[in-house]
Amino acid sequence: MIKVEDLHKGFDGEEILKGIDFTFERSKTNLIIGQSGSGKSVLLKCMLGLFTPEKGVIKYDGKPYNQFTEDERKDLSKQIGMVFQGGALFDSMTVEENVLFPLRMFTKKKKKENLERVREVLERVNLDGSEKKMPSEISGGMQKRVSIARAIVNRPKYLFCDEPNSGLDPKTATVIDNLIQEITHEYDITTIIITHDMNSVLEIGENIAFLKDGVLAWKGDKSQIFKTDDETVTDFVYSSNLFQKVRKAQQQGL
Ligand SMILES: Nc1ncnc2c1ncn2[C@@H]1O[C@H](COP(=O)(O)OP(=O)(O)OP(=O)(O)O)[C@@H](O)[C@H]1O
Repeated sequence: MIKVEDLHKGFDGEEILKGIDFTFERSKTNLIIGQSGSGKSVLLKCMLGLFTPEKGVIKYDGKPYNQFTEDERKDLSKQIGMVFQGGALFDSMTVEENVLFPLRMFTKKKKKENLERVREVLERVNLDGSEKKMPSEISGGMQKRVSIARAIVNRPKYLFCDEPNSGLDPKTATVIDNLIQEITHEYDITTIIITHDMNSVLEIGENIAFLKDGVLAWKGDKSQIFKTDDETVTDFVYSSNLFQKVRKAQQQGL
């Protein structure tokens, strides 16, 4: 669980995050949504320890980050898995080498043991048989799977995903969403996902933080977000034509 309390972060005198309070729950897919520029990435980077907030506290399983020792901060970074927007695979490495990379960086285990773990996670994301392929030889959806396998290979407690669906067709995007959700439950991970995709909200929105202009404007889950009359939320949720039509049809009882 990651708890953010009264978090403030700004740049050059301009306040970007204006006192965020939110609990990212364990074993849940926690989504951060909101328009461009609302502060989603800044919030994520504060949680990753990349930005230092001016005010407020971030607690990892109850312990405030500002009380962590240098060694505890290093340990925390080992407990974090990251799925980047474009997948961010190393082009010149095979699938296997990509997934092996964090193990070689962070563990002192023997290569044979590490390779066994790589095989295990590749199997979990249904990529067995693709070990020796290069990223350029596999589809976008498969690349995202590699990226997920690499993020979980060190058994992280926290998984951060920055728009894991970008660039995928809707069907593949849903498969990737479901995979992230299954892994979150299976391994009891606190998963935090930035997304612009309302399908993802519908599919895996177990705990949602909606940011507007650096403020937590709404929180809830997928069953609540499509029922709320809060105009700030509906303006955002129904900003796409498709969702406007669904809303109209619902209101007309179609
Ligand atoms: N390192 C930085 N220095 C100065 N300003 C920054 C920095 N990082 C972000 N900002 C500003 O903070 C604001 C929020 O940016 P942020 O990237 O968090 O938005 P976002 O909600 O993630 O948007 P998007 O959906 O487009 O990625 C923007 O005005 C941005 O210019």
